[in-house]
Amino acid sequence: MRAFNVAFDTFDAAPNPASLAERLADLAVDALIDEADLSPKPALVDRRSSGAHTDLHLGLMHASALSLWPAFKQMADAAMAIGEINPLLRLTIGRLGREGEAAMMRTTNGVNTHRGAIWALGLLVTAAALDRRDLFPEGVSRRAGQLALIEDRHQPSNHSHGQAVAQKYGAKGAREQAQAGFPAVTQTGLPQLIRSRAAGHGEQNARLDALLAIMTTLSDTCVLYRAGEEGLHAMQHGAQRVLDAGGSATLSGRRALNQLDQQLLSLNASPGGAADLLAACLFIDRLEPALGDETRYI
Ligand SMILES: CC(C)(COP(=O)(O)OP(=O)(O)OC[C@H]1O[C@@H](n2cnc3c(N)ncnc32)[C@H](O[C@H]2O[C@H](COP(=O)(O)OP(=O)(O)OP(=O)(O)O)[C@@H](O)[C@H]2O)[C@@H]1O)[C@@H](O)C(=O)NCCC(=O)NCCS
Ligand SMILES: Nc1ncnc2[nH]cnc12
Repeated sequence: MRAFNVAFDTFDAAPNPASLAERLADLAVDALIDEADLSPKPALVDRRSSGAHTDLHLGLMHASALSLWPAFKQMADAAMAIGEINPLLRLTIGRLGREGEAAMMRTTNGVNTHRGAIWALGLLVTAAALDRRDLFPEGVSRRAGQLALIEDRHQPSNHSHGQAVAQKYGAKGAREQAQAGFPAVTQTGLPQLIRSRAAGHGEQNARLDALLAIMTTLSDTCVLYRAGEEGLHAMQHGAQRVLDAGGSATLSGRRALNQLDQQLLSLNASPGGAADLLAACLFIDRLEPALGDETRYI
C-alpha cells in the first residue's frame, strides 16, 4: 500500500515550475531559432538555403542554438547570485560566454555559427536576470551596456575578423554595439518591428523589416570582412531600398528584397551581425510579456 501511495504521490505532484534562469535561456534559444527560420533573409541561412555560406545550414544553426541553452541559464543564475553589475559578474559571464563558444564549436565541428549572438544574448540574458522587475527594453539594454563596458581581463588576445576590420576600416563592431546599449536593436530594429506589426504586415514580414532596419545602419564586421566597404554600402543601401519600397509585405518591397539577396550573394557578403541583432531584438521584445509577472516564477 505504501509503495502504491509513493507512486501515486509522485504521479500526482505538480511539475516543478521552470526557474527564471531556465525561462530566460528558453527565450534566448527560441529567439535564435526564430531568427534562423525567418525566410527569405538576404544572403543568410534560412529555410530556403545557406545564403552566402558554404559551411552552414539550417540544421546546424538549430543545433548550435540548442547547445547554448546551458550557457545562457548559467549566465542568468550567475546574475541572480552576484546581484549587481560589477567586475566579478563581468568576469563570470566572460568565462561562461567562452564555455558557450566551446560548446557551440563542439556541436558544429568548428564552424562559427553564433559567436556574435552568444555575446549579445549573453549580455541581455544576464541584464534581464539582474532585475526581474524591469524587463523593459530600455532598462535591460542599458544594464547590458554597462556590463559590456567593464573590462574582462581574461579576454584572449586572439586575432578576430572583427579586430581585423576595426584596424582596416575603423569599424565599430559587436563590442561597441553592446557598450552603447544595443542602439541598433532598441532604436532601429524594435521600433520597426512594432511599426510593421501595427501596419498589419504580418509577423514574418515585420521580423524581416526589423532585420532590414538593422541592416540600414549597422557596421556589420562580418560583411566588412568578406566584402569590404562595397559590401557594407550594398547592404545598408539595399536594405533601405526595401523599406522605402514599402517593406517585405509589399510586392515592390519583395522585388527589392530579392535584388538585395542577389547582390549580397554576388559579393559573398553575409550580414551575420545583423542576424544576431535581430535575435537580440526578438528576445527583448518577448521579455516583458513572457516574464513580466515575477510572481509566476520561483
Ligand atoms: C566582443 C566579441 C563579440 C568579439 O568581437 P570581435 O569583433 O573581436 O570578434 P568576431 O569574432 O569578429 O565576432 C564578432 C561577431 O559579432 C557579430 N557582429 C558583427 N558586426 C556586429 C555589429 N556591428 N554589432 C553586433 N554584432 C556584430 C558577428 O557574428 C555573426 O557573424 C558570425 C560569423 O562571423 P565570421 O566568423 O567572421 O564568419 P565568416 O565570414 O563566415 O567566416 P569564415 O568561417 O567564412 O571565415 C556568426 O557567428 C554570427 O554570430 C561577428 O562575427 C565577443 O565574442 C567576446 O569578446 N567574447 C568573449 C566572451 C565574453 O566576454 N562574453 C561575455 C558575454 S557572453
Ligand atoms: N541566419 C544566419 N545566417 C548566417 N549567419 C548567421 N549568424 C547568425 N545567424 C545567421
